[in-house]
Amino acid sequence: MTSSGTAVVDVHQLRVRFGEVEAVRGISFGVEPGAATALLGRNGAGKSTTMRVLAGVIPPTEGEVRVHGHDLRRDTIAVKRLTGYCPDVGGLVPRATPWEHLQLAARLRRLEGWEDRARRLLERFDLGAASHRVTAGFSHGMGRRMSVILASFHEPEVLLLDEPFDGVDPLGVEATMEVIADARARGAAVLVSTHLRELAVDACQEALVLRGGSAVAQMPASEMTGEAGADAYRALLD
Ligand SMILES: Nc1ncnc2c1ncn2[C@@H]1O[C@H](COP(=O)(O)OP(=O)(O)OP(=O)(O)O)[C@@H](O)[C@H]1O
Repeated sequence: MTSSGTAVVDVHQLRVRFGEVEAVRGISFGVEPGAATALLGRNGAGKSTTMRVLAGVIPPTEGEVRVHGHDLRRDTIAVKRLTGYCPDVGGLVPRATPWEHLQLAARLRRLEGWEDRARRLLERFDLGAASHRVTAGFSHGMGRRMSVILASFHEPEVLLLDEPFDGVDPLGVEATMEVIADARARGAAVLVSTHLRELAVDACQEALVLRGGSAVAQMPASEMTGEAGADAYRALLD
């Protein structure tokens, strides 16, 4: 998982400071085409901050981030074009419907013939009947599902899903797993931040465990399965 030169996402010695707080303390990793990496760790470990940097929402304080060879600092717009991001909170316009969100995304990204794909995604995530309801009235899980749809709608080269399973029912989990599998099948790089170790293992083949802003382990996700995996994970967090 360390960068090999072929990685779609290539992070080298990333540091992020918010005043006195050092949220990310020099982490390095790469995600190859068709690969999915789980970002794991306790509250405050630095997962969302890492995701926000990759999404171009906040700048790195130090270090280098490359996406398909583009330097994130210099080519933020190019990187954003290649990326789909489901933030851990927010991201939806309360007074807009799912269909209006997708319409706007299609316009901004200049997508042609997007309507069938939009309908299929809404059905897959069981939001077909809610396509024309404003998102202000959505449950937490419905909002999460809509955010995953928006992140994956334009079939990005890099799919960033921050807590996509949080409060989502089994059907939504299954649909999200399909979106991750589809992205991998077309050669995208996927990063999934989650507290849910078992789902991380199902979704990803690599895991990066963060603690206090540092990477404490990088390993095949399969090493985190079952009771032995749970024990190994707990040991990394203690
Ligand atoms: N905008 C900010 N200003 C100040 N401190 C911040 C800011 N964003 C994050 N932090 C701090 O950075 C650290 C890492 O936060 P981050 O949200 O990245 O963790 P996380 O692993 O995603 O946690 P969680 O699992 O709770 O979502 C925390 O100490 C947090 O308080």
